[in-house]
Amino acid sequence: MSVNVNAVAYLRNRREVPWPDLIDIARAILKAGAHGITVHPRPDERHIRFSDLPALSRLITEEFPQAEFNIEGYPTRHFIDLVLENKPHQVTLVPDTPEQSTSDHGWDFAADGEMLLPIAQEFKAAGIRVSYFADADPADPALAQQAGADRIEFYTGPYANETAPEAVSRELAKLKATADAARRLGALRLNAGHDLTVDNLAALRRAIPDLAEVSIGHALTADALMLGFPEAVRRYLRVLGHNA
Ligand SMILES: CC(=O)[C@@H](O)[C@H](O)COP(=O)(O)O
Ligand SMILES: NCC(=O)COP(=O)(O)O
Repeated sequence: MSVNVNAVAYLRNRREVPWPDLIDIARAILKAGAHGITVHPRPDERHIRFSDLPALSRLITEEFPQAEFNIEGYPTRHFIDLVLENKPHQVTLVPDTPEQSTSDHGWDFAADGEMLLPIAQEFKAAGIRVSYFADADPADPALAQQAGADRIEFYTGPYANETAPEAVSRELAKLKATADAARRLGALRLNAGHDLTVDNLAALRRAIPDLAEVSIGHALTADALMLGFPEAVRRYLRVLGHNA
């Protein structure tokens, strides 16, 4: 599990003060057993600032060498250069426009695959794994792989935001069918994220037991306001079957 610390940066940025300290919180998250840290810097720096990236990268390299650093975002030239400078283990490319309030869809690989392929090649040449944000569509894994994907990250918002049992089952079935299509390709691995909570995570894990990674930010941060980050992290880890 990779914890997204965007919401912590959002709280910090309310004032011109350096707290909550992003690095102290990321350290507490990793000490509690999370497997990595995710950030999604947006062009207006409304939460993660570009200047946060070197310190996060250093924290992981120097204090948590087993942990993963994952940077998400739309691949403008500026974003690509930021990622190359900060050398995360994984980059997750997301088709968000600059003014979008949050991510709400995966790539249209048929339309964007040609544009994405050389970008993926540039990251891979630098030793950075490439994941693409993807909708639940069984046609997508093959197209993503042609566009250079090592992984896809399922956009789980449509699943997470349903409450009626039939609608939840329908969205899970779409994710499962897409995971089945990805598995048939062999090398492509599966991540998932967006609006995952301690309540909706278990059914997702049962539907796709071989998920390589989930990235969770908003709900885990909300839980941490009540519980503190270490206990919130451990709760999510336990749902994922880890001893925490
Ligand atoms: C790709 C994805 O689902 C997350 O990165 C999410 O978009 C976080 O971004 P915000 O924290 O800006 O909502
Ligand atoms: N990739 C998804 C992510 O990093 C966190 O999304 P959310 O839990 O903040 O919705």
